[in-house]
Amino acid sequence: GNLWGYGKEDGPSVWHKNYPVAQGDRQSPIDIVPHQASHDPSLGPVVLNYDQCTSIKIANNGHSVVVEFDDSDDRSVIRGGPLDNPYRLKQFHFHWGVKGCHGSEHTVAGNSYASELHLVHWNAVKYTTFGEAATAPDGLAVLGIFLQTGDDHRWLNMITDALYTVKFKGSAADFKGFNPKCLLPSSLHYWTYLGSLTTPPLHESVIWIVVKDPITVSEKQLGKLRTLLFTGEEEDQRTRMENNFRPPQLLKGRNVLWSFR
Ligand SMILES: NS(=O)(=O)c1cccc(F)c1
Ligand SMILES: [Zn+2]
Repeated sequence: GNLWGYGKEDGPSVWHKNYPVAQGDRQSPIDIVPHQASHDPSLGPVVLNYDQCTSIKIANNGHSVVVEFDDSDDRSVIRGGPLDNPYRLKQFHFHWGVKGCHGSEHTVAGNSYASELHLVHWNAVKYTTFGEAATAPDGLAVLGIFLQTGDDHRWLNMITDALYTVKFKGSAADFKGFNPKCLLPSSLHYWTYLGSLTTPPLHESVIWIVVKDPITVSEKQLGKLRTLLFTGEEEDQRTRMENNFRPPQLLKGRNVLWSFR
């Protein structure tokens, strides 16, 4: 049985029963209200060194589709911006809805996007393992990228063309040589705030860096994400993977900073 999900019985509204931190003071995602954010001139640009980055595999973990990276050294890191150390790329995954206009986790002035890409990094300077970093207040840095619908995204096809290999929960396949830099918008202007994992265990360990400009993907490409299943091959109940997003949480006095002029 699954511990949690996105359905009526096991979805975000009941996660607090098994994960009380769901009602904590730095939960994610949030609604970003641009006019209430503060500009911090000391916030420099985020710098991504993904050149030598090596993806290893693509997997269906029953909640999303995840591309995992070799994080045994500092080849692929994010630095700068609000970060005091370089953070190592561990994996990226997506959240999406059931049709066009809903599916992102963060919202901007109450508006959702069709999907949201999360590039997950961990502080290997201060911590020894991802697991240890994932429970530390400055352990993780997640770069959030919004996806809007429009024309086909040339590079997203590399991912959507591989989804048939990971249709069922628990399936995985080789996925080498993919550099996620090709999934980023041209401008990396961002908002940043202190938050949490957006899925259980909801640890309050994430420095969020949410990029302002979306990338454009086609409805067809998003539709391929929705051919994935929450359920495993052995289960008789086939449930489409869709609406795997948590709604915005209370800000509880936090400050959202922005980097761009
Ligand atoms: N959705 S998320 O906050 O990026 C996230 C959830 C769980 C684990 C993880 F590494 C990242
Ligand atoms: Zn995520």
